[in-house]
Amino acid sequence: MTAPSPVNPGSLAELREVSVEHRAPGGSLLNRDRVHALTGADVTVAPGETVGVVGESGCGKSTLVKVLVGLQRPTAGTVMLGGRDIWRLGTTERRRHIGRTVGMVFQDPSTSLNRRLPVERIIADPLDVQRWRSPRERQQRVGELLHLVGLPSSARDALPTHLSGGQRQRVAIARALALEPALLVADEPTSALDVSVRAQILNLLMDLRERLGLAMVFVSHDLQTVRRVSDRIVTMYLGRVVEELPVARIERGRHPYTQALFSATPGLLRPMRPIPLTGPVPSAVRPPSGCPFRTRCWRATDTCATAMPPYAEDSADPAQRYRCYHPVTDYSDLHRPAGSADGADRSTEEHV
Ligand SMILES: Nc1ncnc2c1ncn2[C@@H]1O[C@H](COP(=O)(O)OP(=O)(O)OP(=O)(O)O)[C@@H](O)[C@H]1O
Repeated sequence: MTAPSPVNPGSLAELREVSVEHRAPGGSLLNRDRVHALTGADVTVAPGETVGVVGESGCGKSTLVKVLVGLQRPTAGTVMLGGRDIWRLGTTERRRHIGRTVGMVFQDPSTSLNRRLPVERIIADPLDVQRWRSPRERQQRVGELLHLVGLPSSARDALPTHLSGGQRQRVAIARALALEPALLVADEPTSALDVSVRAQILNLLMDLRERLGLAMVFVSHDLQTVRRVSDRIVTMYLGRVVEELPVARIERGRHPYTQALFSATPGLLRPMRPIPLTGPVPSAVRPPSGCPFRTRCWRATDTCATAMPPYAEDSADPAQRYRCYHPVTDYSDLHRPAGSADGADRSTEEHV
């Protein structure tokens, strides 16, 4: 029943037992409080697959992706990219290897792009830093990338401030793809954009994924979008990965938190009572012992306080793994009959 920490020689990216702790805000050398931003995370990304990362605000999604792209050094654990343990490489080689393996698109292109540089310089930056081929070939590559993301070649000389939000995000995507990485990590890539252009940027990402055979890690609060784009979904709660499941298993989340999260999105699952969660989200400085979700879980028992549950593989599909002593297996109580009003008017209760 218990699945060991994954070891996948063919994976493109892999976190093994990765933790990130920060000094707590307002903390000092004497105050040793730590924020447990990420704890014991095991995540793998196979070539060509899209992994969606979901969970409520502050659960560690951004920390996880920063670790994946080498922007955050973990406090513990191993980060494998393209088969290499990146924190065992020297600084120069690590930067070179990361740059050629993974590209990152941030949430807000207004802040992620240097507003004083013209588009050409922004896109060429990773090529220049890595001394990719000749200066002439780099120039040509910028032209190819502009075309790839649907920008006119006249955009070369524009400053980011002269572009719309959608155009800026296209520039950010071009920069992320400059060195032809096999993996693109996108942290809420559309949420800072006007609603009218979100679909265009999402479609562009999906199109590029198909054309370039990219693997993707996609972080979003928008579960409908995550469902649409992902092959697999990773659910996080208070710094822990609590479940990962193929998107085809979305109706059969085993972890109670997965169920609560999914049930809070109208139309994501077939008709279902939203599962009300009581109590506040615990502090990431002092997470509960055992399963971090136990203080808000309707299925928790004393066992849940003893230790973090080990991974369990689902008997119906071993690609679904969860960390729960009392997984959901009977859905009859959760799903209300289609057309029934039961549960439809519970909007005043606290939901995820
Ligand atoms: N540099 C830091 N110093 C202290 N605490 C931090 C730091 N960075 C993140 N945290 C804390 O770590 C936890 C995880 O943060 P993270 O940004 O990864 O969450 P998130 O799921 O991406 O949130 P959101 O959806 O709001 O972006 C939070 O409690 C956050 O306050």
